[in-house]
Amino acid sequence: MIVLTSKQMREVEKIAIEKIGIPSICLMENAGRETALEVKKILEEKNLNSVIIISGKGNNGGDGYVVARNLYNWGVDVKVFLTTSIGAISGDAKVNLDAILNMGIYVAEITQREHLKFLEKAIKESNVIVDAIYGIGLKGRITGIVKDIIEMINQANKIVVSVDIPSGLNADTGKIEGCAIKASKTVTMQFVKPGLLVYPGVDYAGEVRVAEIGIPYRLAAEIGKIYLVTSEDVKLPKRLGDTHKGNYGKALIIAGSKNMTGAAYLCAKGAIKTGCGLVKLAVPQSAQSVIQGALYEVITYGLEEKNGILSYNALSSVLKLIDESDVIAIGPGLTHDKDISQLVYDIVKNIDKPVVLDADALNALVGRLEVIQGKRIILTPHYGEMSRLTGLGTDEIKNNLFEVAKTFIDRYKVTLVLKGAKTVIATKEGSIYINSTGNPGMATAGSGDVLTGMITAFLAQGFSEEKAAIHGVFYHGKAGDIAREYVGEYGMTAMDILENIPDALKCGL
Ligand SMILES: NC(=O)C1=CN([C@@H]2O[C@H](COP(=O)(O)OP(=O)(O)OC[C@H]3O[C@@H](n4cnc5c(N)ncnc54)[C@H](OP(=O)(O)O)[C@@H]3O)[C@@H](O)[C@H]2O)[C@@H](O)CC1
Ligand SMILES: Nc1ncnc2c1ncn2[C@@H]1O[C@H](COP(=O)(O)OP(=O)(O)O)[C@@H](O)[C@H]1O
Ligand SMILES: [K+]
Repeated sequence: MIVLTSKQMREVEKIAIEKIGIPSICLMENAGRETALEVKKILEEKNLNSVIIISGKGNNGGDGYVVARNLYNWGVDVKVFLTTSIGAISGDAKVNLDAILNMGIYVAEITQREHLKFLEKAIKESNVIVDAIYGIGLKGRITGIVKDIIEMINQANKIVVSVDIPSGLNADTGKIEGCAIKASKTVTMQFVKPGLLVYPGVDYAGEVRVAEIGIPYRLAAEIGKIYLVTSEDVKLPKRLGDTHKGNYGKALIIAGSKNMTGAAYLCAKGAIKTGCGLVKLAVPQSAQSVIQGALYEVITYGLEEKNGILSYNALSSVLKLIDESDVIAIGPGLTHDKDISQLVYDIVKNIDKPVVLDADALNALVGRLEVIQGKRIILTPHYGEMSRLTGLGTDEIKNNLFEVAKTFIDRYKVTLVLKGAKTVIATKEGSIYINSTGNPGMATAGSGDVLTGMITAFLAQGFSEEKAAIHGVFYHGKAGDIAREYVGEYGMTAMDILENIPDALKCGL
């Protein structure tokens, strides 16, 4: 599903209005009416009848007047409050404000602190609040009386429907600009905005509904570079009858150390359960027997080691195994030391096959990342690993996911899976994909190792790096969502995610 930033939204609106000739007031009418219909649905479901609409100075406020007019016509008890003076409103918003004034709908200004008590009383008496204060036109942070209004609404514990975007939420980053409305539902216009899809925006938006307001889809397809990954985007091909394991790829996983054999297990098992034809697992010699005893479907190799950790001497064995494989994953549980660092660096330098780099393979390349440039590589860092790779703080990464991901791939021309509560995938071509599956139960040790195995399996089955990353992340989250139905979020382990991979994949057929 295409996602548009506020700037791109303005561009498509401009083309729709100026080039195509769709009157802007029609778009506002559609936006307001679609929101009014959502509010009506809530009122009918709960047998309620009283709504207040808080409108700001711009077109978001204009949508609010249309909501008021429609609800009033349907017999709802409606009151409108402006966060600005009536005289400050212009354009389409003014046309719609005049209409509700002419209809005799209650309109009051809340522009001074002493007005707040009227609003407080109205909020108490209302059932639903419509937030039409700011939409995609918000600039900077919210201060002054609007901040008081937003805090009053948030404390009221009412059903809140936000028009386009919760006021105060940055439509592009999902950051809170000073304060923001905590909506129960957001009716967003025509295209979903990125800020509604990542944290903390997700927590403020509530349920998101995309409303058709009459802007042609093709306009967005021409400029959009951000996508929400939904089940429609990750349909799996049916396996052909006349095939054998050789058709589904040979993956080599280089993982594990004496204290982290589990990481190697989870990764290899994740790959085999995602349909990889043959999985080979290279671990330090002393870890081989314990791994082999637990993984019947996987061929294991015990390589040169020092104290239970792969040593640099393993390089020639690894390169030979790589020659005999289609795709490679390196990293889970390797641990971090000088030998590992040089081993990983030399492997990556010599490789020309698709590779997934995770965990300690990422740590190994800190400070000399140039070696990945332009290779068929997928990196899967969480924010901590990304921080080590880029030198940025984890908060800086979390608050600017898209920008950080885009800057990284512009520089290194690889595929990036930036893991988090909302995982973001950035592709070589500069597109960003936001995942829609997964839950906090997956915040558990080993969960990322399973993901690496899954992405590797899709690569082995011939998916491009971009598609392998998108499918891997989506079905990993889906397996976690199915696991939640059985074990809940507290008790979920990486093994629970593994066990539900088959059911997750069945959803894609
Ligand atoms: N265009 C279209 O065709 C359609 C648009 N639609 C709707 O319009 C919305 C966009 O409307 P918009 O561009 O008027 O911006 P909006 O979000 O109402 O806010 C801007 C106003 O707020 C003010 N302001 C901003 N930041 C501030 C701050 N920190 N603190 C204080 N004030 C601040 C700013 O004032 P200024 O600083 O410019 O004086 C300006 O007046 C969009 O989200 C959708 O709902 C739909 O109807 C479909 C058709
Ligand atoms: N709150 C959450 N919601 C959804 N997914 C999550 C959440 N927390 C973690 N995850 C997912 O779990 C995985 C954790 O990976 P990682 O941190 O590498 O774990 P490990 O190194 O222990 O294997 C990632 O795929 C991440 O997206
Ligand atoms: K709003």
